[in-house]
Amino acid sequence: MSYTPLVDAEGFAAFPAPAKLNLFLHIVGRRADGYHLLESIFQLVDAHDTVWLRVRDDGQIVHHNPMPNVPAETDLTVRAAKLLQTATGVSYGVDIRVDKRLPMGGGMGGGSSDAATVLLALNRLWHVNWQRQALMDLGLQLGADVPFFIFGRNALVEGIGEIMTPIETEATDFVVLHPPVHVPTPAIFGDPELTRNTPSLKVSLLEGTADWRVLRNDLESVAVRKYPQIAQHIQWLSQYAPARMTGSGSCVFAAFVAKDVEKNTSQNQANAVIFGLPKEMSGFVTSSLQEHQLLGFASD
Ligand SMILES: C[C@@](CO)(OP(=O)(O)O)[C@H](O)COP(=O)(O)OP(=O)(O)OC[C@H]1O[C@@H](n2ccc(N)nc2=O)[C@H](O)[C@@H]1O
Ligand SMILES: Nc1ncnc2c1ncn2[C@@H]1O[C@H](COP(=O)(O)OP(=O)(O)O)[C@@H](O)[C@H]1O
Repeated sequence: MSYTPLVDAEGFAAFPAPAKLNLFLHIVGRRADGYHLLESIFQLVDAHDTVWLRVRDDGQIVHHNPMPNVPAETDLTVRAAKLLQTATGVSYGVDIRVDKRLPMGGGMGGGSSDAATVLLALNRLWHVNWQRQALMDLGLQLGADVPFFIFGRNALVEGIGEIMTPIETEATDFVVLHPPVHVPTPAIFGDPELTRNTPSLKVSLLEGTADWRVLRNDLESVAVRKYPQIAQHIQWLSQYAPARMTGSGSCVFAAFVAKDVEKNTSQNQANAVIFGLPKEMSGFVTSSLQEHQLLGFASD
């Protein structure tokens, strides 16, 4: 199914940038350059930023509403557009606006998804027509999570985020809580107590004999030790369903799988948890997506 953008009165077209959750995340090794090898199910969810784009003929790339703490030239949307412009030599430019809703630095991949959405949308709008793998290779230069969003399907992800196998996941409603702490990813990966040798479960996950719901996020034990607020949020959410961290944090989530109950009931369960949230905590409900809305913007 192809996505048709809404266009506003100023000629900006709207493109969704969905978030992801790491249903589990194991560290299975380390590369010679120090980067860690992951094994993780990346699940797309319907919580999203909206990236607004308007093609320019003069080659300029202009961000119209940069975030206070992220200068325009370092914003991943601008960097993505520049990277594609340089790699393809197109003479077009683009005006960019972002409606930011996803928690920043929350382990939900918001910045990476914004960048992937720019690459996918400009692949169309600039008539670049690159194949998906070429866009994924380019996206990896911007961050380890970018290729996943260009891949556009729920996936078992390996390497540092560049090796993907599509995987079926069940319709699920998630409660996500956002502890008010900023977790520096390098400090978590660099912690001496991080477990770096979890055995690979790839085969059993693909065969469907291992259930992600009983697995863990290896980064979580390090993060909760450094940031007690993450532990408090996990503890509160665990009253209702098993709760765990996504990515390198700080967001934590619990899953209500629709097949376990009626779909409406899983949504109602998730809503009931959010309505009971203590006032010092913030969070939201989001549902699993089958695929990225812009999947058709690159060919396979
Ligand atoms: C763990 C994940 C899962 O999605 O977390 P989130 O970013 O979503 O929280 C990502 O792979 C995170 O990738 P990314 O967000 O690109 O990490 P960066 O900020 O670039 O990495 C910061 C630092 O963390 C370490 N790092 C990062 C990724 C990795 N696979 N191994 C590492 O050792 C490196 O020291 C790197 O310099
Ligand atoms: N468009 C963008 N949206 C969010 N963050 C961005 C963006 N561009 C650059 N960044 C930077 O990337 C960092 C990580 O962003 P984000 O993707 O939201 O977190 P995570 O990788 O934990 O999921 C932010 O703290 C910010 O400094």
